[in-house]
Amino acid sequence: MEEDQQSFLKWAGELGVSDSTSTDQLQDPLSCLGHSLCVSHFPQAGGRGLCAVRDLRKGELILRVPKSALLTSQSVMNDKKLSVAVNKHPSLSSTQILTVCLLYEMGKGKKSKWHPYLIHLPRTYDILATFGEFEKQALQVDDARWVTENAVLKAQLNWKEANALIEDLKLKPQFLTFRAWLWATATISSRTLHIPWDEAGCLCPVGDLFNYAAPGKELVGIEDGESCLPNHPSHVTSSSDRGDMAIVDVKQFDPPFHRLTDGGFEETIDAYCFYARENYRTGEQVLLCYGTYTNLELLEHYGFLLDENPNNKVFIPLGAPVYSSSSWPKQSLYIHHNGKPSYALLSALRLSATPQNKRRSVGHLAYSGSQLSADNENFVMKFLSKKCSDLLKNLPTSIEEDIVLLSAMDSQDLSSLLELRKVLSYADEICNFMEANNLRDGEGDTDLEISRKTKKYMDRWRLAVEWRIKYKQVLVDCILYCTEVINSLSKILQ
Ligand SMILES: C[S@@+](CC[C@H](N)C(=O)[O-])C[C@H]1O[C@@H](n2cnc3c(N)ncnc32)[C@H](O)[C@@H]1O
Repeated sequence: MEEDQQSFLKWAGELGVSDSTSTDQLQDPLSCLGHSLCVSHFPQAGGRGLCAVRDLRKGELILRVPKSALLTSQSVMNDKKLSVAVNKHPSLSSTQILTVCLLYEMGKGKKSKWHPYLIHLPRTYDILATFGEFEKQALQVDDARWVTENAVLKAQLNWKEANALIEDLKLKPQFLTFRAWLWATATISSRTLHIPWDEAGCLCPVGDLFNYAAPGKELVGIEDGESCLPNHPSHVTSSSDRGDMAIVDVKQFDPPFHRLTDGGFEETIDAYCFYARENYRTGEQVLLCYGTYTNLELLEHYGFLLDENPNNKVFIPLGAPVYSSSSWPKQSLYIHHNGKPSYALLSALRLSATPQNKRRSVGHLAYSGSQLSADNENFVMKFLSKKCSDLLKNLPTSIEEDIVLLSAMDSQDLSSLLELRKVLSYADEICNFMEANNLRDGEGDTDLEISRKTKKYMDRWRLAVEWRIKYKQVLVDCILYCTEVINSLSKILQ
């Protein structure tokens, strides 16, 4: 184990962090872990993470982090200089304050109580707010570009607003830059856990080493509207406004017999407690569910996406007549990860394909999820299939091309990327990448070395390409779904 990590785990143990199952179990003075968990590396599933050192049972307590170990705005505020300065800026949001607190704590270096924790934080992040113009364009889809642009603008605005406080604190020059602000923003977005007393959440040493697993079947259907009425908000808090590791609306979903959350702050013992969300065998990665996220939301808040994401959704532009044909909210009209239209989307399309003067009489059927007629269903499927194929046609590259591009990126060999420039559809994208990285064009590029900065750039580019592949795959699957329905209807319509 690397020396730094060892001293981090020892430090955490001294603060009372523990993975032992009961309070009277003897703790190793050299590490807070070892009874249930250890730090390990999972290259295909989040990198550094936590691994079971024994078989764990679902629901078992596996980690406790006492309140005094949590880095929160409140816990750093006993620094007089910080608290006086923060109090002079009451208009800042709790997240802006926590971001400043994190930079301030970083500025203290070894004098910070959390120094052993802070030096373990990632140095760079890939959340959407860190995307430049090139990566934004590489997403190809307007909605995703818009979300990216918004994330960047929001980060810039938050920084500008917090600048007066940052200046009051006289932070060292390296903490005054927008780059530093973005780093702190990304740390908070991707690592904070929900706490009841501060909307910004907390940074939780060791507890923030759990990588993510999407919620399983327990939530599927609830969000889809199958149990919701139009205009009734879904019960699930998708945490999409802020990316803390908070999960679902605990009040709704954590009745004593049905624990859907696998972590939470427990007032009775004044500690953050984590429970195994399923049975784990020794050596398996132990995962935490941070919430219900689409791939775009995962990218926005955490800087990664899932290959298999049961909560992925694709929103497509449907046109005003569809949006106004029913009372379904726009955010319920989407295509599922497997290509199936959402319950609300089907219902809205069925209504919009019904003459206006007949909608009232068939409304109850449409809202309850029934087909209205074979002709209506046929029309709806053709309409949806055409929307999807038009969208695919208008994107600059096909899935097949994206997959070739991805494998050229994986080879980490610039010469294979340069080769792809000869294929027309890639030419612009690859030239823009070269330009953005000041990579010179020319013969003999086979020896081009990839610098760390270029590699980082390529990581984000890869994320954008992976995202658009998943997006396109959903559209392709939706066309397949529509075709199947059309084929089965054709027998009835003959
Ligand atoms: C709370 S941290 C988890 C620990 C983190 N791996 C570390 O080394 O500090 C959340 C970050 O881990 C990564 N991550 C978590 N789950 C992941 C997953 N299933 N696949 C890929 N990356 C994941 C993402 O970078 C995310 O922003």
